[in-house]
Amino acid sequence: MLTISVPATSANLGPGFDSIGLALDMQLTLQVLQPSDHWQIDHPFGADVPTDERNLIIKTALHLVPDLHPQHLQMASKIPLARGLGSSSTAIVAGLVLANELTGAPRSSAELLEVATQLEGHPDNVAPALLGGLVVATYTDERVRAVKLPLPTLFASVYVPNEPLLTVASRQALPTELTYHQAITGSSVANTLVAALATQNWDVALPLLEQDQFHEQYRAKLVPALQTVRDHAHALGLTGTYLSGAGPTVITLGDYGQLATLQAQLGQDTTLNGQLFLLPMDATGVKVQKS
Ligand SMILES: Nc1ncnc2c1ncn2[C@@H]1O[C@H](COP(=O)(O)OP(=O)(O)OP(=O)(O)O)[C@@H](O)[C@H]1O
Ligand SMILES: N[C@@H](CCO)C(=O)O
Repeated sequence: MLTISVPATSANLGPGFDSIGLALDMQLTLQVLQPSDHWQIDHPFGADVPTDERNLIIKTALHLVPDLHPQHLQMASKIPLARGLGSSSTAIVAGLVLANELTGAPRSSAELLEVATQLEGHPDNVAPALLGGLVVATYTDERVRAVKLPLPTLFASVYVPNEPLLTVASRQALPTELTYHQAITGSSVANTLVAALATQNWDVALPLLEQDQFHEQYRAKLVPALQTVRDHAHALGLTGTYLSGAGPTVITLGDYGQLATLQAQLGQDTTLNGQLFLLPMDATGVKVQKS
């Protein structure tokens, strides 16, 4: 039996809008049960997520290999939909790897990353979903350039609000232009953040996660929990809180013990009625198992 597992991802990390992402140890698992005369995917997401060729995983597999033989699939996933933990990217990566494996794996990981990025529009979720760990990537001239940085020795405190926020709705809150001054500040913060992440200089990196100029201030009105979680973290002397992907999930990076203390505080705040997870990073990205 073929089993594919893909990690959740957290994009942007504040200033790295559309270009930085990390993989978290929360998985989507796809099992190929058997060939069939029609496509079918069993999953736990309810009636809003299709179970036939309209399902994003199957649609993506057929995009890569249009004459792929139909299969009966089973998906299990702890990754909540439309919450800023890269659910659509996990589905895209699962679909591409499914099609690739069922046809003898002729495409490299780099080729799959190109297609995944074309489909998603930006590489910040699909790159860590494929490669694991912390990845910085850019998509220009229809080419992806991705660099995997050393795995951070940090954990993620993940607060997932109950209400979904679709990426397309969250992108509508963004401005069409920035001033030259804002662009330069945003770029200098992002460049320094990447240098600090590459050298694991957390004293520099963690405060810079909160210095984004490109998206958070415009999305903050859609996600009141961002400021609430940040205030709790600051009260404990912790920086490193940012909006994960397009939101509404809010992540704080840091030391396990400090984040456990933070989560105890968040759990007592009656305005925060979502879910809390304290997760390690996923180092490897998509995994394929054959048994
Ligand atoms: N496992 C899945 N199977 C099928 N469709 C999925 C799956 N996961 C996500 N989707 C589709 O993707 C949509 C969510 O995509 P969206 O980009 O809005 O959010 P996200 O990927 O969870 O967040 P972000 O990109 O901010 O991290 C879902 O509403 C659903 O249509
Ligand atoms: N960089 C993307 C991630 C979500 O797809 C955004 O923030 O809109």
